[in-house]
Amino acid sequence: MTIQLEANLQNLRAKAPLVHNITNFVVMNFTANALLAIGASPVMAHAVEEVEDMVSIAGALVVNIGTLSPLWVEGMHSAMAKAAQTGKPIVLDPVGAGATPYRNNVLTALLEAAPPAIIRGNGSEILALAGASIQTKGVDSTADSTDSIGAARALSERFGSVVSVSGAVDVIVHGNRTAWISNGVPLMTKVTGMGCSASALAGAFAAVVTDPFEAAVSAAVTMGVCGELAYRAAKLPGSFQIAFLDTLSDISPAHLAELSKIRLE
Ligand SMILES: Nc1ncnc2c1ncn2[C@@H]1O[C@H](COP(=O)(O)OP(=O)(O)OP(=O)(O)O)[C@@H](O)[C@H]1O
Ligand SMILES: Cc1ncsc1CCO
Ligand SMILES: [Mg+2]
Repeated sequence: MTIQLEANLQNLRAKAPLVHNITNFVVMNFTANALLAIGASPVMAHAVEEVEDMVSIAGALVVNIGTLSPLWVEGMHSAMAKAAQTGKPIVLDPVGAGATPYRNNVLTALLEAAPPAIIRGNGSEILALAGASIQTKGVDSTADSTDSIGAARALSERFGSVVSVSGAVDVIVHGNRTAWISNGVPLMTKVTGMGCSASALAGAFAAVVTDPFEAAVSAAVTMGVCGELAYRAAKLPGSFQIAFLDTLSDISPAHLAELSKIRLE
């Protein structure tokens, strides 16, 4: 099995898929900019009155529960049901899973109603989602991605989803396939919305790549390689955030493939 990183990024840029995001107030702007920079076309829409129509014209749906409230949850359910019905890939970012019972309950209902193609979260979010009794510290991880592999496998088996766990090493599992991606820099944890962007990029790749495992790996590598290149130019969070967007738009497909550090099993 190989991952066609070069072709996948070329394909993404050629098709510029519309990615429908229902995401949180904190990261909306950064996520839209990250999607534009890589070559996708973002739209943020959460009203229950329009999500079905929006997802119908999109290539993928990204649902992120970062700042949820009941009306938004209604929109998430409608959008996910329509995506499932029309065969659009869904990416779910379980932001803050394990922090409060409300988040856990909403996530359980969403997962059961419409299983996502890709679930992308940090270590403690994935542990919590799989039912471990773990207290997530707000939206930040309290667990290593590599300690969450068992939880990721259990979730993948239960919902049939690719599970992508971010951290110093990103671990991506689907059935008996596993990818370890060791790109990225620690400064990425000091800019809010890096994980949310990782999920949004997974949506952009899933819109143009048939295999969701391949899409999730391509997104994680893109995040990590662009993080490393941005860090060459900027070593503090504010300037790094901007350098990261610049790098997403500047990275060539060949350079992405060349700098990738993937181990596949
Ligand atoms: N210690 C690290 N070293 C290198 N890269 C890292 C490290 N920690 C996280 N990353 C990278 O940072 C990105 C975001 O991952 P992270 O686990 O911080 O997401 P998150 O907690 O969901 O973020 P947020 O909720 O703030 O958006 C991923 O691309 C991941 O590979
Ligand atoms: C800080 C924060 N709080 C809710 S969502 C969010 C963005 C990172 O996930
Ligand atoms: Mg997150």
